[in-house]
Amino acid sequence: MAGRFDLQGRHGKSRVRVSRVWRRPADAGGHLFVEWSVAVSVVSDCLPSYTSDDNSAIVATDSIKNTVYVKAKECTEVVSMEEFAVILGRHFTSLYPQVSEATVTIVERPWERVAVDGKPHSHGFKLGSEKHTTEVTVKKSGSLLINSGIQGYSLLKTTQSGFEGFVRDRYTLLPETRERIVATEVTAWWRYPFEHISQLPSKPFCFTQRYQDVKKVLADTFFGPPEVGVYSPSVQNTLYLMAREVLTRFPDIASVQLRMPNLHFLPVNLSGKENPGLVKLLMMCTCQLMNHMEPLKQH
Ligand SMILES: O=c1[nH]c(=O)c2[nH]c(=O)[nH]c2[nH]1
Repeated sequence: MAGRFDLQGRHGKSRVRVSRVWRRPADAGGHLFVEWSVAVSVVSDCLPSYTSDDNSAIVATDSIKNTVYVKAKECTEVVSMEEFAVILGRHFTSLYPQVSEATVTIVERPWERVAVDGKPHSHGFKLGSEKHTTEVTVKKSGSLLINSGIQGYSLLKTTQSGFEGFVRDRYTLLPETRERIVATEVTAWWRYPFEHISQLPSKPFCFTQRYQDVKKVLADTFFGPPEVGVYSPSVQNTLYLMAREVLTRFPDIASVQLRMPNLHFLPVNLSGKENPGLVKLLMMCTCQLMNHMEPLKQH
């Protein structure tokens, strides 16, 4: 007897490198420039291509790549990565009857405007460090999932951190301390509450601005006030306070997930020598927080 299988096909293209410049006059803020690495994957009813030699329903991944370029060119108005991902997702799910769902992932290369003699340059950019990311899933029905995030956000403070009161047993070597360096590389993901295309705000909701806002809240909570800082009893507690602050400040963020490896700087016992050196080790902390608030209503 022939076997029966549930089969779902998904295919797509990743690492499509696209950049876009919007040439505004210098007195209107100067040129805007983005470089994106785009990945598109579609759920597509082209099962005969898996089970036989019939490719008639396949949207070629090469065409998917070209679509990214065409759609970027068509964006004559400035768009955020999230908006661009929605444009692509809607395109694939509406143009092709066999495509029921599209997931678009974008990572932005952090080109930042330079300042010359303290003045923002109209068309000069330099590469920064942390990266803005997004993952958008659009279904044919119009249902939507928008996650955005940050990768590689390295933060360090030289005091106002300690670690005490943890499990002490025969495996414990770490001394307790109220004075240490704390450093981490934050990876954050947050979900926007828009669950259908129709809920997307009509006047452009500035996802790019919200990314900058979240980044600032994460850093401000990590560091505390500039003069005195804020004491951190553990990476776990600081991570929780950072996530909680994001949800408290931004009701349009439904949930947030943080990953913060502890980049240890531990004093080395150089037995008798002065100036203890420092070694770097790695520890991982993660947590996920949900905003238990009603989804945003459209006005
Ligand atoms: O803030 C910390 N949390 C830990 O769980 C931990 N574990 C460790 O060795 N050092 C630290 N520091």
